[in-house]
Amino acid sequence: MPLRLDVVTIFPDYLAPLELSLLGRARREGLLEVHVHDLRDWTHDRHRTVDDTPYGGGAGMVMRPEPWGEALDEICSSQPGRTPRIVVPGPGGEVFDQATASRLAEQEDWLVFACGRYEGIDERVYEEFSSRYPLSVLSLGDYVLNGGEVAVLAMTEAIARLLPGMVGNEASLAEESHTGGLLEYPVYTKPAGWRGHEVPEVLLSGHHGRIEAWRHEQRLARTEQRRPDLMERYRTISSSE
Ligand SMILES: COC(=O)c1ccnc(N)c1
Repeated sequence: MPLRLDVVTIFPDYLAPLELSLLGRARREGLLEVHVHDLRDWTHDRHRTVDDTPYGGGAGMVMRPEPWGEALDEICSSQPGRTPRIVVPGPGGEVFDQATASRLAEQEDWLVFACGRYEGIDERVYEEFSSRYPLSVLSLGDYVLNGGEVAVLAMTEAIARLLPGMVGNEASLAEESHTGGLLEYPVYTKPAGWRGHEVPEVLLSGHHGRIEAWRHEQRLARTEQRRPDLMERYRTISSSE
């Protein structure tokens, strides 16, 4: 069964890149299906209003609960016998990392992304739908965007590329950054010499054991240098295995 993604947003055009390249091929090959919905289709006033001023005062606007309620009611019940996980991208969520992408790719076959804008979505939408469906608030990292759409593009790519049949050479997934908790090793291609920079001799040796050992060393060194936090976790996991 293909992974189904529904995305609810007030900027449907933002999700146009989901039609392109890797994801476009995945859709054509039936590995993935993406349905983008305009939240304003669930408004009923002339101005198709989706936001209003915050109770308690403060700057900015809050997304009204009613359009979200109607949209998620309709979308989340649109596949008889199936239950989606609702994903709300937001800076206040659990961190979305490679482990999250792997888990969602393995365990979920239907994700409904709710893209917030403005100062956020009325909290009662989370209360209502987390009582009826699995619901995750997921963050790309500790920074604020203007809306969840960019996060949906990133999460969709990170998840979809892990689906069986998506990436031509699935072995390459095993040696990427964050697979196994380490950053990726440096890569080189022809020419062997370029502007006085030479490809490391070991890679020209054809000795696969030495090449593999060198690559692992490079992953350790690069992780230590750029992400000591990951190195700490890697050591802990390695020592417990
Ligand atoms: C409105 O959404 C965000 O600002 C957002 C979403 C996901 N990750 C973040 N770090 C921010």
